[in-house]
Amino acid sequence: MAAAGCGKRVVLWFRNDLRLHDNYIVHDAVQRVKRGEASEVLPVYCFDPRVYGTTPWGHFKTGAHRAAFLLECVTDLKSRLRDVGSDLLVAFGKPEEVLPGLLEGSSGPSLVLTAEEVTSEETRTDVAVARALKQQRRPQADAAAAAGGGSGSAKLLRFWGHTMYHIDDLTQPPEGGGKATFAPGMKDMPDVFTPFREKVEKRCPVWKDLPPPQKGDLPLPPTEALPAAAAAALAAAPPTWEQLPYPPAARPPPPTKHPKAVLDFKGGETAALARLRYYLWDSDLIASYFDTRNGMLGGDYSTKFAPWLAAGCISPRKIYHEIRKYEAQRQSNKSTYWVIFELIWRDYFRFFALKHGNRIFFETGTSGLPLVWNPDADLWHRWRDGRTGLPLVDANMRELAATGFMSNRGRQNLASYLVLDLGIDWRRGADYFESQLLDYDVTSNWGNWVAAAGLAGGRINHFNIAKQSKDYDPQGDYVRTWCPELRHVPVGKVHEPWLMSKEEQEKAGCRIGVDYPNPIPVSRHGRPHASSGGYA
Ligand SMILES: Cc1cc2nc3c(=O)[nH]c(=O)nc-3n(C[C@H](O)[C@H](O)[C@H](O)COP(=O)(O)OP(=O)(O)OC[C@H]3O[C@@H](n4cnc5c(N)ncnc54)[C@H](O)[C@@H]3O)c2cc1C
Repeated sequence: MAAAGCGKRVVLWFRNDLRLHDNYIVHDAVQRVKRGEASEVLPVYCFDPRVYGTTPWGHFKTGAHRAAFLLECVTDLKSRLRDVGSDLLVAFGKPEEVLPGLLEGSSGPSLVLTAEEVTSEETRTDVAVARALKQQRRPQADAAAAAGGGSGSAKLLRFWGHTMYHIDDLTQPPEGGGKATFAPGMKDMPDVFTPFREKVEKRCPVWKDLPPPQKGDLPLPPTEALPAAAAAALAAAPPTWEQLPYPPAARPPPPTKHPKAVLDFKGGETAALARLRYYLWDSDLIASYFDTRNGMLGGDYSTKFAPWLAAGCISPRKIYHEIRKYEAQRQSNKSTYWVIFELIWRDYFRFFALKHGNRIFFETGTSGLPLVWNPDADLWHRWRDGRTGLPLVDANMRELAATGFMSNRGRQNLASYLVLDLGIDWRRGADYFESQLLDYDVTSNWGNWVAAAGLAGGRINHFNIAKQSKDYDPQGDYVRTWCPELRHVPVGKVHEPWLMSKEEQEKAGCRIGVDYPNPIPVSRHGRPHASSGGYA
C-alpha cells in the first residue's frame, strides 16, 4: 500500500529507446517538470515475458545473444539515470499489469509516456496499457479530478522517435502551406526505395537531436509515495540473467563472448556513443565506408551501429548530425554520405511497415503473390546449422549462431539462397533471424526479408552464391574463419570445394561428404521467382 502522495506523476516507459540523449519521452517529461505540470518522474523498463517466449516456428523470440545485450543496455540506462539523480525501475511482467500500479500514490492527473511503435505486437500492448490505465481507480486522483470536473484516470501518450525523419514532416503539409509529402499513414509511399529517398531528402529536414537531461531534471517520487514493491524494485541492483522471464523449463544458458566475433558488442548508450566517436573522430573509418561496407571480417568494415540503434541506445538523428559535423570539420565524401543513405533504408522499412501493417509478416508478403514452399525439414536444418556445403552460406550461419551478428553481404546472400534456391518459406528465415540477431529490429528484419523473398514489389536479387563468395572474399579468409574444415583448401577451390579432385581433397585434409558436406543440388529445389531478373 502506498502512502498518500501529492505529486503529479509521469511514468517514463522505456522500450526500444534505451537512451537519455535525443529521447522524446525524456525531453517531454523534463519540460513538464519545468512548467510545473509534473512533480515526479518515474522511469521504468519492463522485461515482458511474451518477448521471451517461443515463436510459432519454435525459436526463442529473444535469443541469448540479444537478451544478454539488452541486460547490458538496461543496466547502462539505470546507471546513466542515477548520474542525473534519477533511477530506473526494472520490472518483470506485462506492461499492462505493471504500469498502472506505478501510479498508485500519485494524486494528480498522471501520464505514461512511451515511444510510438508501428507493428501489431507492440501496438496491441499499447492498447492493453491504455485500457488498464483507464480502468484503474485511484481514489485520490479521482477526487482531485472531480473537483476540477475531469477524470482521474491516467493517460498513455506516445511519441514518434525511432526514425531519422519525423513522421510529421512526411505526412503533414509544410508550415508555409502546400501539399504533404505523403498521405496520412504513408498510404501512398512508393514500394521501392529510390523515389522514397529522393522525396524525403529533398523535402524533409532532420530535426536537431534533443539534449540529454541535466542533474535534477527528472525528480523521482519520494519512496514513501510508491507502493512497497515498486520502491523495492527501484532500489534493486541491476537485473541479472536469472531474472529474465524465459519459461523456467526453457531458459537458455547465458552466451559466452566468442573470440571470432567482429566486435565485443556491449549494450548501452555509453558504448554506443563511444562507437560513434570511434568510427568518426578516432579512426576516420567513416571516410572509407563506401569501399569497405561489403566486408565480412572484423569490426571496421562497417559502422556496427545496428545493435545500438535497434535497442535505441543511440538515435539516428544524433548519428546524422555528428556526420554533418564531421563533414564540416574533417572531410565530406561519398562514404560519409553513404552512412546517411543506409540510415534512410532503415527509415524506409519503418514507414513501409506503417503503410502495409501486418502484411509484412504474411506468407504472401505485401505483394500478395501466392507461392508454394519446399517443406523439406532437412534442408531447413542444413541452412540453419551452416551445413549446406556452400562455404559462404555455412560461414555466415555459423557466425550468426556463435555471435548474433552477420554482415549485410551475408544476410543478402543467405536470404536469397534460402528462398530462391532452396524454396523454403521466407518467414522461417526471418523468424530465425529475429531470434538470433543482436540488432533485430522488427521492421528492418521483416522488411528486408519480405523484399529478399521478392514479395514486396521491388527488384529481386537472386544471388549466385559462389560468385558472391569469390567477389567479396577473394582469398577465402572469411569462409576459412568460420569453416575450419576448409583451412587448407587452396584459394581456387575454397568457394566451391566440391570441385576438388580426390587427390586435392586428400592433400587439403578435407574429404567432401565426410569432413565438409556435399553441396545441396539447388536445381532440384530452387524455384526462382518468375519475374526474377536472374543472378546478381
Ligand atoms: C535479410 C536481412 C535481414 C536484416 N535484418 C536487420 C535487422 O533486424 N536489424 C537491422 O538493423 N538491420 C537488418 N538488416 C540490414 C543490414 O544488414 C544491417 O543493418 C547491417 O548489416 C548492420 O550492420 P552495420 O550497423 O555495420 O551497418 P552499416 O552498413 O554500417 O549501415 C549503417 C546503418 O544503416 C542501417 N542499415 C543499413 N542497411 C540497412 C538495410 N538494408 N535495412 C535497414 N537498415 C539498414 C542500419 O541501421 C545500420 O546500422 C537486414 C538485412 C537483411 C538482408
